[in-house]
Amino acid sequence: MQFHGTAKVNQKGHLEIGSVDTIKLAEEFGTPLYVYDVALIRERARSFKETFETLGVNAQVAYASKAFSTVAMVQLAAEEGLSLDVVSGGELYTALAAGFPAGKIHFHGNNKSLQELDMAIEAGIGCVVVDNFDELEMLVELCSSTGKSVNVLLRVTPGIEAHTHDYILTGQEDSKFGFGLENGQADKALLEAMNSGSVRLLGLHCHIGSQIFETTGFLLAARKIYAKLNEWKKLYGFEPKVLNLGGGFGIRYTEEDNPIPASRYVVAIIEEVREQADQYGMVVPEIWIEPGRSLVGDAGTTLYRTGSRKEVPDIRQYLAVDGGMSDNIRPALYQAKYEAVLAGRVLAKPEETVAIAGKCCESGDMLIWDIPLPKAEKADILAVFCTGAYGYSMANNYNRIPRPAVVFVENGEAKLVVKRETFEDMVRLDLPLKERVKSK
Ligand SMILES: Cc1ncc(COP(=O)(O)O)c(C=O)c1O
Ligand SMILES: N[C@@H](CCCC[NH3+])C(=O)O
Repeated sequence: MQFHGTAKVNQKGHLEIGSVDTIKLAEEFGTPLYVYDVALIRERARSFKETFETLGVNAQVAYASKAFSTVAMVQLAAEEGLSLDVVSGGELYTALAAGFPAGKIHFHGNNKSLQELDMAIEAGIGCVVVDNFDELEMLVELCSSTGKSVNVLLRVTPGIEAHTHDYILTGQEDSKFGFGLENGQADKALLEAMNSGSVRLLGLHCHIGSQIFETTGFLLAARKIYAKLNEWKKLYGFEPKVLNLGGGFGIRYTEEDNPIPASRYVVAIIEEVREQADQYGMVVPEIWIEPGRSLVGDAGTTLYRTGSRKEVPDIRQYLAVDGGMSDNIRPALYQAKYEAVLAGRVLAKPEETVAIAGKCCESGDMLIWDIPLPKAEKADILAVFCTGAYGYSMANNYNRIPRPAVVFVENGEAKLVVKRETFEDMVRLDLPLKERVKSK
């Protein structure tokens, strides 16, 4: 088992993260519990930034907050000098509530509402990544009616199939995102933005997908974009100030995954952009990237308490935990795989193979199929690794299960950053059909 970040086994044989015993965390904060290794997030952020600095490229590393958005996380991103990618009014609100500098926020989304765009312009955000013609029209109208202007990038779809799960592909031509680069849409959008007289066109954006292990797709996207930029330079004298090549850098969930270090994607992208810009006699633009998973994915661990068992004779042993698809929908949605240990007996020898079941009323609510573990007692603590990205952010209240708390650990200290939801929260927004009749 390969641990991530500061995770290690302490003298008691317990899993420790950020020099804090996870068994103690489970006792103090309850389970399920998301635990984040803050030092690892800082290390990842610094590595991206240092790579750009070493390469001497003007850059922005924007944390894709859809991976895990909370006030504390956004503040941590600000502390590390990151920019921020938000994708909805809710994520934008979170960023502003956290005091994140508005000028470093980039606003994404394929169906931004007028209210969301208004909120973004009012806040003075750094840039809107325009996804489609309706949005461009709304923005131009908003700018004219308010007398304000806004920086924009045009999101283009380069027609590339990255090698990843179908549901997290975004660069293929048949996608709900962006202007097609090769079907004339991007050309039309460019002219509309350039001639709008209101929005300030900074450049282009492209995101080909998520959990990608190769640099090939990014390089291909850069080449396709530059071929188009060359046309635009000749036809309209347009050269981008900014090129945003998105996120999507893959991480190691299990031993089946072999990611390259995140810095290698950056080096490869920069080499390609420099070559392309040189070939067409253009200035290398500012390069922006938007990592989400690769900043927070392996920094998150979920602690569960084990519960009931069911044996299907000669077939399988089910071991249920006190969470499931309500706090981690990724196995059900993408057949995602995870590794786990019993946090109180990490070094004990595996004695049985069990299937870790969630507590939701769905047969597909399985967190891990068939993992070898030491014999789990009732109420043992199971730690599932690499749940930091798209775990809490995709959590839900299916079966009216309250969402878990979130704790940040660093240098021996644990800080609660999101409170656990309660049963009262489950009915907080409900309105009665009739006033409650007191039971006798
Ligand atoms: C536009 C955009 N940028 C950035 C990201 C972050 O991706 P990841 O978490 O894989 O780095 C996503 C999600 O795939 C995205 O849609
Ligand atoms: N939610 C996805 C990735 C999101 C992609 C966002 N464009 C995952 O868990 O892998």
